[in-house]
Amino acid sequence: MLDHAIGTGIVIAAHGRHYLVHATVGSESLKLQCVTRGKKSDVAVGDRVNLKLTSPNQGVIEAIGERHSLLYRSDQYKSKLLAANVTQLFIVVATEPGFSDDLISRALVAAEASGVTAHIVLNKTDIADALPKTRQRLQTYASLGYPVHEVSARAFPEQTCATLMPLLKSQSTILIGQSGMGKSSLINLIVPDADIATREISAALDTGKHTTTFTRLYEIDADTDSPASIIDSPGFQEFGLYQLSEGMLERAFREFSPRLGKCKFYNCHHLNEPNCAVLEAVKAGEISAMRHQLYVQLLHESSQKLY
Ligand SMILES: Nc1nc2c(ncn2[C@@H]2O[C@H](COP(=O)(O)OP(=O)(O)OP(=O)(O)O)[C@@H](O)[C@H]2O)c(=O)[nH]1
Ligand SMILES: [Zn+2]
Repeated sequence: MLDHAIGTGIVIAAHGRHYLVHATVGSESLKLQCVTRGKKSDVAVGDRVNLKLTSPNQGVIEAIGERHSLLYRSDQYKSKLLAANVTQLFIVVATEPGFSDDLISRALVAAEASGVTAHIVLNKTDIADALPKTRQRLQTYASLGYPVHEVSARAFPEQTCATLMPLLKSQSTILIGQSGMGKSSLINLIVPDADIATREISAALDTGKHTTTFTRLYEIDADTDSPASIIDSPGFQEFGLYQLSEGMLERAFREFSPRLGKCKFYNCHHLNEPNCAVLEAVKAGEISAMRHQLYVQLLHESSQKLY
């Protein structure tokens, strides 16, 4: 049929160097298994691509469209693309089990560095015993201006949808969270046929049992004038940000910004310099010591980068 026809599409899943692309070829809408030319593997979920059909359900990605944003994480040796073109990042936490402040702040830093808006979603508010303590812990982020939305996927599904749906409208949102926070429960509420879509993707990319280890994009309200998308990324423990330079780091901690340029040394690292405006704010309790410690850690990591 459309052999060698040219089309455009959006990458909806990535597994190794295999991608599933929701493509438009002529007037047809198709899901295509795609590869890139050569050894390139710099395609991310959310990328808009140009492609060429090689069989009725397969294609080759020819070009990646300009990206409005790119989220990635990295360790000492390499970086890993998380998603392209997202407009906002939702960090899912819960009253129980406990969440990691380190992971929240790393996600916030990644969002700031890519120009993506960040929100926190507090799930499982029905676990009333743990709620006051959790709210208090999240106050650190709320006071920095990050919105915190309280929901309960299991106990109050309708209210949860009523809270989240307006926020998702016309946006491309990536959900990240540690295992057990209820991210899958939230996705299933927002995208009622998520399970079917996941099985389809799994079959197409032949991921076998590893259904939860790949990032995938769900299109919502696709046929309306305000299409949106939700990206589910697999839970991860590590969120390395070795790629961020010192300048990017100090700007990614938004509470540092009123102090930048006010240190004694113009090239202050805010580590242990005298008359450092950032350190003085930490001492005065205006910047949380926990956040400053993470800044120190991230600065250390970025100096270890080997690639
Ligand atoms: N009490 C309560 N439990 C919830 C709520 N939402 C999800 N859970 C439960 O929390 C557990 C984890 O939920 P999942 O949706 O599987 O969490 P996840 O974050 O996707 O975790 P992984 O699948 O491990 O990545 C399940 O037992 C859910 O039933 C909630 O609002 N309240
Ligand atoms: Zn300083």
